[in-house]
Amino acid sequence: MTGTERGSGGKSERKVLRVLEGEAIGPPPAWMMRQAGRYLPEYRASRAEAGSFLDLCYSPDFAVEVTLQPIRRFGFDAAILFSDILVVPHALGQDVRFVEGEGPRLDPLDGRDAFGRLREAGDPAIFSHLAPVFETVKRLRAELPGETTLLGFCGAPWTVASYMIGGRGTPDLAPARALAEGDTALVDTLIDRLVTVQTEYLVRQLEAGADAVQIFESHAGTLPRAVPASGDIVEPVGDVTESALPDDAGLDALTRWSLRPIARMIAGVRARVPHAKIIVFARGSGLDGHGRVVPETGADAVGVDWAVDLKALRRHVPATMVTQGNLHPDTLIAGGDALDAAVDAVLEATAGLPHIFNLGHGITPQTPVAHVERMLARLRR
Ligand SMILES: Cc1c2[nH]c(c1CCC(=O)O)Cc1[nH]c(c(CCC(=O)O)c1C)Cc1[nH]c(c(CCC(=O)O)c1C)Cc1[nH]c(c(C)c1CCC(=O)O)C2
Repeated sequence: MTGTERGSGGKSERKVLRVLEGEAIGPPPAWMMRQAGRYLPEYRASRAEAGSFLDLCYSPDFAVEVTLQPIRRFGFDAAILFSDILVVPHALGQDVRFVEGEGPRLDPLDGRDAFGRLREAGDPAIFSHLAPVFETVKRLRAELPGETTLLGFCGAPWTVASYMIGGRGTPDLAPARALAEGDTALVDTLIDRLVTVQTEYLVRQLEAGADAVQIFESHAGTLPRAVPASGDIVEPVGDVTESALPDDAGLDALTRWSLRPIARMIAGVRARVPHAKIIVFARGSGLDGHGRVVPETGADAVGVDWAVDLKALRRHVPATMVTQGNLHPDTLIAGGDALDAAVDAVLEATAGLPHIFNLGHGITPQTPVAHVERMLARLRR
């Protein structure tokens, strides 16, 4: 924390950061996942000018510009670094392409030979490749309004590994799950490498000026989990910082492949940046899975997906737990009274509790800009 971030009372002017420290603020501060994106005409213009999506990510001039676009237009309380979770596999030496209208494509990591061609965790080339990202973070912190929280991010090891193994985001992640069952040791090694590299990646984003970071476990929903019969939130399983082997075989897949690796990253980041604020978004992990994220990973907040009943989750978890989310992106497309009602429902579920307003997944390209304005007007009314 530098002196300029705190007022004389020691309290940050950055509301998202304050909520991450446990304060309930009404109305809650807001940002949107994928807030810099194709629904904005100015983003489409920058994207066309930059050439490819990856050129946009690796050019600090463009990346700073598109990160600032939604802040200028809507005054969101947080800006999220413009980049992608797949720049890490790219830095590890895997070929990554973004195919227009189809999403990301990687050369599938289909066995030990392909794995052997990846860069080792200690290879300095990884972080020279990622240097433009840190430059973008540094410039952003200098250019953003003082009250705007700057968020860095990365993908969770399982989500990134699943793209690396399958080469694309298949709906059920069959390739990743088959490899995890067939050559478990190889997947452990890949996850370990991602834990090491991405811990360093988050530390460097924080050192470059990010106020907090979010870990995206967008594919948590493909991992079977033990659901307690009572429907209660289960207690944490043992010491979450211990390494993945050998007795992990008895753990449910969500714990083994997702929550434990995330816990190791968080412990690793905090060993270097003790007060680092960390949000974990574990999409598709259900009411019980969402309830396990904070106790089992040590995160400061859980990002809630749109499929979870926020009111039920808030009743299940301690009042001190920080939540973020979870307006359905389709409601934002619909607009009108349905949108107002959905905003009110989030406010009602989280009144008096530490919460950050967000969507339950990324905003989609077809969303009218006017609906984002309406959402914020309702929220800030
Ligand atoms: C799974 C995942 C990816 N990337 C990301 C995730 C996790 C979040 C989630 O579940 O959505 C994370 C991400 N991707 C992007 C950001 C930037 C910051 C933000 O505004 O949120 C962040 C945080 C930009 C992006 N990443 C991508 C775009 C669209 C690319 C374009 O401009 O053509 C943006 C703005 C491309 C991308 N990148 C990825 C996919 C599946 C796609 C295709 C989907 C699409 O086209 O909308 C991988």
